[in-house]
Amino acid sequence: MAPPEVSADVFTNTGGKLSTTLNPGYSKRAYVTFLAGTGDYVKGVVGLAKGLRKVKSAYRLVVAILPDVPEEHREILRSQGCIVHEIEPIYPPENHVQFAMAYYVINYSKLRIWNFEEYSKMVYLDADIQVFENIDHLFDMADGYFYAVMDCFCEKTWSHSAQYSIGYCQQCPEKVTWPAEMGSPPPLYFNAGMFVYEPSRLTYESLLQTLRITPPTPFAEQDFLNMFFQHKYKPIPPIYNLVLAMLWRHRENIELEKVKVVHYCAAGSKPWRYTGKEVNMDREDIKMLVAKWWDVYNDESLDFKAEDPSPEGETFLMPSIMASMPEPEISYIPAPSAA
Ligand SMILES: O=c1ccn([C@@H]2O[C@H](COP(=O)(O)OP(=O)(O)O[C@H]3O[C@H](CO)[C@H](O)[C@H](O)[C@H]3O)[C@@H](O)[C@H]2O)c(=O)[nH]1
Ligand SMILES: O[C@H]1[C@H](O)[C@@H](O)[C@H](O)[C@@H](O)[C@H]1O
Ligand SMILES: [Mn+2]
Repeated sequence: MAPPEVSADVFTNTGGKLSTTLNPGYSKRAYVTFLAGTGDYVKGVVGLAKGLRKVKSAYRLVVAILPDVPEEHREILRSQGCIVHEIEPIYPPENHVQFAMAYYVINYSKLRIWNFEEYSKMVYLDADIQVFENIDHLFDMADGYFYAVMDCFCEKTWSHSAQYSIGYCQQCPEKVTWPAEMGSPPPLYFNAGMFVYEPSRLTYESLLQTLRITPPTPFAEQDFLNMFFQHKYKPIPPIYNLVLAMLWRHRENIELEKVKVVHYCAAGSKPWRYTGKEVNMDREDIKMLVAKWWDVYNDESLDFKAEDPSPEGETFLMPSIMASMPEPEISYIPAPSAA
């Protein structure tokens, strides 16, 4: 059985026109990413900005940055046409949880992007993501849901979990079935490196308030968002966020030539740190995807030029250019209520 996916009917045909008519001036759209620290993730953001330009996205890239991002890096981002937006850090309540990666603690700060109310809809992308095909049509999906791609539980980062301990993964729920004595199977779980959401002050306040009474867990804000949006979550196909481990864990679920968005999240796969030495990193598909990232990053013709027509005009009132093009072919089965 293929993993549950949302059906194509979530791609409404209004192209944003409906909400525009009802709500003039409030249909501004943008991509958003997150940047913290003085390290090399800034390269990821530059790569992403260039990637979005290459696929002719109609929308700008906002970068939510923590105060510790040096001015020099902010300048690089502005010179690449990004909108730099400083946010205050958010800390989880005190707790002694061991995060899957120690630095995940800073990712709670991502919750600030719900406060970006000048935008009606945004697509969040991690800095270690690259967009190889235009995905502007994601903005046209029906409002009121949280869209993201289902994660995989098979990598060692999941070793703290009940899923991992019994070898259960929602990507192939029939291989190791969830034992009845463990209760009902866990709800569908998304990877929080890419999602489509609607900024809203109400939601933002509720997120912060809920966080205050929610103990941190190994996947930090990813676990938290999964809990918070459990009933609003709609899975979208893995082509919108290829978590690299899918290539060696669930190859049968992936049509690599159709993948639009690649998430370099597997250990050792960040292109700007890639050595090829870590486990699975010498695979041909990984080498090819890392090389593709570098092609975009090194392509000077993709650098932002001030004289370029800014896509910003498009972010107001206009449906994406994709709205007038044929719908992408998506033939996935509707998600059942549980895995
Ligand atoms: O030093 C850092 C570390 C992280 N980041 C930002 O934080 C994002 C998340 O970090 P990773 O991409 O390294 O994390 P993973 O992809 O392994 O983690 C996944 O789980 C995390 C749990 O906190 C988050 O939910 C994240 O979005 C999700 O993709 C980065 O892309 C980047 O945007 C920085 O800016 N600087
Ligand atoms: O978000 C995390 C992270 O991206 C890890 O690298 C990956 O192994 C996980 O499955 C995931 O949940
Ligand atoms: Mn990531």
